Amino acid sequence: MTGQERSEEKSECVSLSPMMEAVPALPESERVCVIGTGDLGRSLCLRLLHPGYGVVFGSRRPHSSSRLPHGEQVLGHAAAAQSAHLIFIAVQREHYDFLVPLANQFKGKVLVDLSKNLRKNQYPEANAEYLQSLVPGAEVVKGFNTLSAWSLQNGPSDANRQVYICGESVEAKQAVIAVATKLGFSALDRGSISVARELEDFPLQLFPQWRHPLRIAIGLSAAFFFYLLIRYVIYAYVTQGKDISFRIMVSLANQVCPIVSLIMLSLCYLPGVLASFLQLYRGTKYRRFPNWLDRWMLCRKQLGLLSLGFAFLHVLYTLIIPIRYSVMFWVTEHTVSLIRENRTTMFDTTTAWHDDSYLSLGILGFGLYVLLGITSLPSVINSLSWREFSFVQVGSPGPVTLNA
Ligand SMILES: NC(=O)C1=CN([C@@H]2O[C@H](COP(=O)(O)OP(=O)(O)OC[C@H]3O[C@@H](n4cnc5c(N)ncnc54)[C@H](OP(=O)(O)O)[C@@H]3O)[C@@H](O)[C@H]2O)C=CC1
Ligand SMILES: [Cu+2]
Repeated sequence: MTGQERSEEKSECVSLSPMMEAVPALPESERVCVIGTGDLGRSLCLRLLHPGYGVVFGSRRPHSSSRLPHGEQVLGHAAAAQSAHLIFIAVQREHYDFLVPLANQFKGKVLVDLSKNLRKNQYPEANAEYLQSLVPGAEVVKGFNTLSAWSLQNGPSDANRQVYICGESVEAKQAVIAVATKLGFSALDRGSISVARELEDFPLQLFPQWRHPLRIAIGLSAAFFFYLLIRYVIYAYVTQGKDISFRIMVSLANQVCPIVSLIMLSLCYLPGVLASFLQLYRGTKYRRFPNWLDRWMLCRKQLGLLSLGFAFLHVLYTLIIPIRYSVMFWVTEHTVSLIRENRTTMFDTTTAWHDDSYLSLGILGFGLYVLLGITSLPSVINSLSWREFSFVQVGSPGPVTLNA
C-alpha cells in the first residue's frame, strides 16, 4: 500500500466514524467484522445479516463501499477491527502481512481464518498458525473454509450443514460456534490449532474413497475389453477375414459391463465375509483388522455403487439391441429370404420359454441389485431396523462395521 493510500484510508476512517454512530447501536456480541470485501466476504455478510448481525467491513479502500449491495458499513482496517470482538479474515493468505501493523487493534479479539489453499502442502505451516504468529495477541480460530462463497450465500442445505473449526482458546471457539449455529450451520470442534492443516486440506481431497474402486473398475474394463476384442473381432478377422469391428461399440461394451459389474459386486461383499472368518478364527470381534482389509471394507459402498452403475449400463445396452442397424438388417434379411424361398418357420415354445425366462431373471436380478443399492443409502439405512437391514443385505454381517 502506498503512503498516499494509507493516508486516504485514515481520512476515510475518520469521515466514516460518525456514520457508525448513526447506525442503531448493536451490542458487541451482535456485531461482526469482516475484513476483505471480496466474494467470500460479501457472501458471508449476506448470511450474517439474516439472523440480525450487524456487519462492519474492513477494507483497504473503504470509499469504494458503494459496490456493496446493502450499504453495509465499510471502514478502514483499524477502525473496523475495533468495532467488533469477532473478526472474519476473508483475505488470501498471501496478503496477511497487512495485519502485522494492526496487531495492537487485534489484541484480545477472535480472528476467524477462512482461507483455503490451491494445493496440499502449499505453505510450510497451516494458514491459521501463520495468522496466529502474525497477531500473537489475538485468538485465532480456523473455520468455514470447507464452504464456498456460493453455498454460504445460499444458506446451509443438508449436504453442507456441517462446518469444522479448530483453535486454542475454548471461549473463542464457543463464540464462533454460536455464530455458526445462528447462521444455521452445525459446527464441529476438531480440537487445537494444530488440526488446522488437516481442515485446510479438506476441500482439496478428490474422492479419496473412490480412488481405488475407480481404478479397479477401469482396470477390469480395459482388461476384459481387450480380451474380448482379441477373442472375437481380431480372431474373426485373422481366421476368416471377416470384418465385425462394428461390434466394438455395443456388443463388446455390453459384454464388458456385466462381467465388471459382477466382479465389483463380489469385491463389495467379499471383505465382509473375510472379516467374519477372521473374527471366528481369532475368537473375538474386538481386535483391529489388518490395514488392507480395513481399507477394503471402507470402500465397499463405492465398489457396490460402481457395480450397480455397470449393471445399469448393461441394461441400457441390452434395451437398444432391437434398434441396432445390424440387428434390423438381419431380421429383414431373414424374413425376405423366407418369403423368397416360400418357407415358413414353426413357433418354438421351448425357445420362447427359454428366452422369456432368461430376460425375466435378468430383470429380477437387476431389481435386487437396485434394492441393495437403495438400502445402502444413509437415509434409507436410518429408517430400517438392524434386522431389516441385515435381512436385505444378506452378505454384510454386522460386527464388521465396528472398524468402519
Ligand atoms: N471464494 C470462496 O468460495 C472461498 C474463499 N475462501 C478464502 O477466503 C479468502 C478470500 O477469498 P475471496 O473472497 O474469494 O477472494 P477475493 O479475491 O474475492 O477477495 C479478497 C479480498 O481481500 C482483500 N485484499 C486483497 N488483497 C489484499 C491486500 N494486499 N491486503 C489487504 N487486503 C487485501 C480485498 O478486499 P478489499 O479490497 O476490501 O481490501 C479483496 O476483495 C481466501 O483466503 C480464500 O481462500 C474460503 C472458502 C471459500
Ligand atoms: Cu445380462
